[in-house]
Amino acid sequence: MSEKIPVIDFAPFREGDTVARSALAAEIYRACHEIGFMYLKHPGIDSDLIARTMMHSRAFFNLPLTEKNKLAWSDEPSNRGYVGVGRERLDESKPGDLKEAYNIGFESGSTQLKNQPSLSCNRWLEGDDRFRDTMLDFFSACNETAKVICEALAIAINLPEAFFVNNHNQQDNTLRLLHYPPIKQTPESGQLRAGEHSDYGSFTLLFQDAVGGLEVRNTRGEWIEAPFIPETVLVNTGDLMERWTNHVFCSTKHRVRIPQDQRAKQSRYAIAFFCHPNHDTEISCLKTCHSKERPSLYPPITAGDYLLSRLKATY
Ligand SMILES: O=C(O)CCC(=O)C(=O)O
Ligand SMILES: [Fe+2]
Repeated sequence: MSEKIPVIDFAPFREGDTVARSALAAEIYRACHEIGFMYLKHPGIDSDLIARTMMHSRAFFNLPLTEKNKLAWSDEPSNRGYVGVGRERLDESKPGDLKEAYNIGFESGSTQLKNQPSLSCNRWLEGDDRFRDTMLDFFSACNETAKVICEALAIAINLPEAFFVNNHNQQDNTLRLLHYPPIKQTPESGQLRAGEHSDYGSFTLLFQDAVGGLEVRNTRGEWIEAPFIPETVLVNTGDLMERWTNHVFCSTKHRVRIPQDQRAKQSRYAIAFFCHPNHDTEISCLKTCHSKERPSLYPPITAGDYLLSRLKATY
């Protein structure tokens, strides 16, 4: 595994011809195969929209707990709403994470999503349309970028360009605001801002502030930093993508440490967009990812069942 997470300029893929797109897909292949993490420069998401979403995130987490708890996360199938500090354990063997979060998914309006009864409604702050509109604009911008990443990943492993796009077209994705509050008391033994974990779905887009603390584990078991790099989005391939591609793309463990300096007393903010396959997509080893020498490692499973089982283990 390389020691540094590569920074890849994504503009030639979004704007270029077939030759430019293949060259970029080859770079993306290397990153997803060797480290499972990459920074994409020019991801096609407006920086003002990112800044606006961050601003709304800060205001949201500043609300009194009683207000945030009115939107409390209630169940795994919906996976929407507010999650209080210590509620989630990304590392199941450790104390709860020192973070709070707020999730939204595809806005289904008054109509209910297929396979997901009334549970699948987003939980909004009453009377705050600007918060709602910004979150939905950001969800939609991430979804557009995710589509182009889906094309790159398909080309990278010699599948038809639309393969992943078609298997992600129901927008079963989760947009999550994250706040890691200032550390005021000595944490419990082994407690982190976010425990060691890998992400569950296809891939994640991560936007972080400059406070730092995110680390990625390399193949030698060493933790390397994944710092904030302006004008980029950090992208990592998740467990379902690893399973689908028979480990051609890897899902790498990462965590958010408590800084050892003054920054522990600062809030840290991040936004994650978890891109998931359609709930009813069957995740079985892709035809270009197995051979006699590389037999398939997992039985098929539907994406929805898999994600539900992972969420049940962390709450
Ligand atoms: O806050 C971060 O930088 C990373 C969060 C993360 O890895 C996650 O929520 O899955
Ligand atoms: Fe993660």
